[in-house]
Amino acid sequence: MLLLKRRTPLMKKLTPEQEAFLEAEGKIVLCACPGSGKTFIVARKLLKYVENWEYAHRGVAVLSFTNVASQEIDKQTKELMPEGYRIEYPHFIGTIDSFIDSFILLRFGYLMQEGSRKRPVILHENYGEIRFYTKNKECHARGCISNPFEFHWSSDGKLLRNGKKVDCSITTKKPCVAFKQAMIKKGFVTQNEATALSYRLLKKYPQIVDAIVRRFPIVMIDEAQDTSKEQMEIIDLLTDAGVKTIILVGDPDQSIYEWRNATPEFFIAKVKDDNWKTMWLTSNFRSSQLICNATQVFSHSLASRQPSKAEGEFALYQQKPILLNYSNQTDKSDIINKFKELCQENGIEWTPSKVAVLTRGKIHKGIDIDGLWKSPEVESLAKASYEWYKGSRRKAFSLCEKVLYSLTIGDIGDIKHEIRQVIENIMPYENWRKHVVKLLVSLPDPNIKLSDWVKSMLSTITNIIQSAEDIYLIPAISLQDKIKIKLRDTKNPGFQSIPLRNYIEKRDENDITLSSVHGVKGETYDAIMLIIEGIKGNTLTPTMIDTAPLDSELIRIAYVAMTRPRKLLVVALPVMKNKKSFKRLPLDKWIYTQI
Ligand SMILES: Nc1ncnc2c1ncn2[C@@H]1O[C@H](COP(=O)(O)OP(=O)(O)OP(=O)(O)O)[C@@H](O)[C@H]1O
Repeated sequence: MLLLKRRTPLMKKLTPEQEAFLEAEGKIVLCACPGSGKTFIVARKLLKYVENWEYAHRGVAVLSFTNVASQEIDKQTKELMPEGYRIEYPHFIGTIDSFIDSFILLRFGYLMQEGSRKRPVILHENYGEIRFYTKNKECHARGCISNPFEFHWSSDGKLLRNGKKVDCSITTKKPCVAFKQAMIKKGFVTQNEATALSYRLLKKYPQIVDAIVRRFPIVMIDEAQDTSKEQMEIIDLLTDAGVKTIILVGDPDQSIYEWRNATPEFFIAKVKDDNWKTMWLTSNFRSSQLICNATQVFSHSLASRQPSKAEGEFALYQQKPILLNYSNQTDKSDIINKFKELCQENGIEWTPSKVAVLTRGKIHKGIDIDGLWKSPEVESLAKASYEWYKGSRRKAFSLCEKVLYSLTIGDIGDIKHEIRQVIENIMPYENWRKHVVKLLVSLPDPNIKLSDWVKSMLSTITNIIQSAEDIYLIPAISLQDKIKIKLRDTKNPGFQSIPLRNYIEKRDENDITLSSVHGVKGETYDAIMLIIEGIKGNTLTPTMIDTAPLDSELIRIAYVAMTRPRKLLVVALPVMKNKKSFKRLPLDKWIYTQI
């Protein structure tokens, strides 16, 4: 018997709901409110299985939607175990995409190709490896040939472009269909169709489903509110094939990734399905009871239930949430200064880890330029500049490496996995590395205006490639065409004068955290201010806050923001002539104030 008992002092006392979940087996949906410790309880359940595990080659799979989320599960399980232990084979902790890629597509994808037993290559980004040649005018006019990465197969075998039917007037033998069929025959698949193709493999070869169910009799899926249709179809196949226990853990009120095809409807369907057992976690270990009481009205799933019960360190904290009305002359910095005062009154430190100011969209304005980057290379270099000066130097290195590769080597292939291998066939990796580092250290400063950055980038990369003796620009490539951005934008004529940094930065942590709501999903702060910026449009506005349906994504975005703080929640709203009070922000739960 392993582990847990040796660490008893670190153990938290479980709530009865958490205890019940630890014992539950079968088809389970766990609806967990914000701050209820979803990751913690998934980690606990995993350890409970591992402690008593008897099979050498069968395991538990714990899947999440993002790398960050699965790393968090890994981290929390490690914390519960004695030093040096970690969860390894036969178990699997990873993203749902990597699970599908590793156990279905990469292993059995050769069955889609005619007569070949080659493992498919999954392309993650298009650096020009996929080229779609066609003489058809309509394909050019519709921009299809310049965006071949947008085409993907659906689970019912249709070809889609960005999730929608390809509805051009070429009726027979669509060139895009022929092109994608040829890609499959050659074994090239893009990540956005990997799930659909895997589903089709499972449908055609039920033996694969049986093998997976045997290999992983227990499957737990965290953040399951973000499951796409195709992912749920795969989960259903595993369930029907008799997986012993399958657990979906999520909060349908926190599904905010519709643009990535994630909608909570598939999770909610399971909550309503009598064949599944629904369980709840309703204790909130993050926020005060006053915050839980005020935010319950924004939760669709808690609508007919009690507010979640605050049980954490700040459960009894006595600051009511604040509605801060600001007039349209008020500068954003004044709103933030007012928030600073409120934080001071509450003794909250004004630091990036304690305080966050959130907006619905990007943190910088005027940067929504359609088709800004004319090539993936220039976009990657822009990101690399930002990462090099402000973020992760490792990310910057990897971005520069991909760009240099695509400009000087550029073979079709899965860059992400094979880059080093290909380079070593051409030159010692050390020599290659020197070129990448030279590019890195000469990246232009992201604080300069966009047009200057592009000019400087073009001359930098031209110099680097020209002065190198062992790498050459691929003859068909023109650097002027690659290091290029849009020239005009009627809606934002001055867009080229905005600093490059503003186009890349999703989050600023200079003083406090400034971020979009998406950027703080899963995080906790002492104080949060959500700024509602407009009064019109299909975005978060004072009217929307009060009237948008609870199951709309806008309300879910507001809910995610409002459930981040431990102690102080402020919602800043622009003053509206005809709207003085809000039914979802009632006076008994909110303090109204103005600047
Ligand atoms: N029984 C318990 N006793 C004390 N603390 C607990 C208990 N269960 C969970 N926690 C703690 O509560 C906190 C919950 O925060 P966490 O961010 O993990 O919640 P979450 O469910 O992922 O929230 P959200 O979905 O809102 O991001 C964690 O620090 C976790 O360790």
